[in-house]
Amino acid sequence: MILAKNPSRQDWGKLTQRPALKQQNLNQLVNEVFQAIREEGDRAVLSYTKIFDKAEVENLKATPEELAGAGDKISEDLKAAIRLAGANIEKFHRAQTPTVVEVETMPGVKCWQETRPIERVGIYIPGGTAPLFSTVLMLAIPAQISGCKDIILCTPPDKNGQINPAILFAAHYAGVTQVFKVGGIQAIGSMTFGTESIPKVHKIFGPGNQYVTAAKQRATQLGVAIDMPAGPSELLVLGDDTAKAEFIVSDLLSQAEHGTDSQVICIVKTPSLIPKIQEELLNQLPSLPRKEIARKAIEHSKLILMEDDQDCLDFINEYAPEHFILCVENESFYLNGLMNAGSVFIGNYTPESAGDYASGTNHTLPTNGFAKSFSGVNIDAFCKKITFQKISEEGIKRIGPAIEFMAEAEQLKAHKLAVTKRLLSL
Ligand SMILES: NC(=O)c1ccc[n+]([C@@H]2O[C@H](COP(=O)([O-])OP(=O)(O)OC[C@H]3O[C@@H](n4cnc5c(N)ncnc54)[C@H](O)[C@@H]3O)[C@@H](O)[C@H]2O)c1
Ligand SMILES: N[C@H](CO)Cc1c[nH]c[nH+]1
Ligand SMILES: [Zn+2]
Repeated sequence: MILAKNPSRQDWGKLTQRPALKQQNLNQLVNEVFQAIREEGDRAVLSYTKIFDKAEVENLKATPEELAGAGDKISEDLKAAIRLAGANIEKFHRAQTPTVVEVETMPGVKCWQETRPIERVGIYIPGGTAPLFSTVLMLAIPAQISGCKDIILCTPPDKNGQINPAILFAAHYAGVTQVFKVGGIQAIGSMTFGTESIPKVHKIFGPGNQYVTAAKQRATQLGVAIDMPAGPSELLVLGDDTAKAEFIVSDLLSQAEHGTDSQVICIVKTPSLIPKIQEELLNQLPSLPRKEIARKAIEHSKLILMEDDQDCLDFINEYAPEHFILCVENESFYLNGLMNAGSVFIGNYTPESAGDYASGTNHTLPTNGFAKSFSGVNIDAFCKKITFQKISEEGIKRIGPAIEFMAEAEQLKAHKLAVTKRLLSL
């Protein structure tokens, strides 16, 4: 990890930078794949799947038998764990169900707002280096609760052209309507344009690597909404001498193992934690199956000594981490001042993995500083709000003159007349 001791504010820019592929090259590739899919549909999808996933896929769509039979291929313990996580995710998201807002803004002028589900949603499930079946729960359960009619799932096939059975089981369990064996840019392109096999959707959800994230951002320019840019995982931990180095390092590694472009930042408030963290990293990293990935991510990650509370808080808000672990005595100072973060984990016994899998909160979260302007996935993301108004005769008499004056002042005569005619009729 890159070590920085009480860095000056001028140096924060470098410390808050994320590792990223060159955006121009990424965008060029996305445009090329998108154009091929728009022109050639499934043929292009299958061809890019061969190039990027090294997989020959016969039928892009998983059959009902594949979905129903997936449960036989995974252990009962895993199925029970998925159901436990699913129940918690359902509880937390169902509690977010929006209520009808109804206000009589003045006598005879009734306004209200109702919620409707987005009818057809696409959910992307990462599967490049690890089959993230937990993401199926995070996206399909809130989609179901919101009442989305079609839930289309895309995930990369393995080298044999198959989808991991835990992803299929979770999809079946969470009520996904159709599953497709396609990943990366080609998955996002397919859901953006629609192909012979894969339906076009109204909104695309889900995390992914930098290719997926760049493709989602392009989709927004082509008329398809997205949840947010949810790219390579990141974590910021803040610890004082009440924090345990062993736990902190296990959390840092949990996000570092996602990908070489993951980034973790550890801010310590006391110098004595620095050697403990460094030692723990040496202890814990070598035994991880994904140590090579985690090591690369750790190389560009940062260990920062910052002793002043206000500096720490300002740095955290500037970085806007996807995940923030807070392990300090004066936790309320940070909780009250926190402005930008995807999801927060408080105290020594709240590992970040809890939110990744089973506490109930959503793990699809904004990265790369987008926590400054985006929320993580929640029920609202699957819904639209429609506003209604009904004005009585009494109401139009009261509100009408104000509308006439405003329309006149904007030099929009037809707007004014729409009111005047009604007032004259009364
Ligand atoms: N922010 C969040 O909420 C969140 C949640 C979970 C996971 N993640 C992140 O999702 C990512 C998952 O990444 P992944 O790679 O394992 O799976 P992925 O499914 O996102 O990407 C795999 C696909 O990328 C494409 N691809 C790979 N190399 C390519 C290349 N050179 N050119 C073109 N396309 C290429 C392939 O089509 C492949 O199917 C990780 O970065 C992880 O940190 C983020
Ligand atoms: N930490 C990821 C979000 O950045 C989510 C995840 C899924 N599985 C394990 N982790
Ligand atoms: Zn994770």
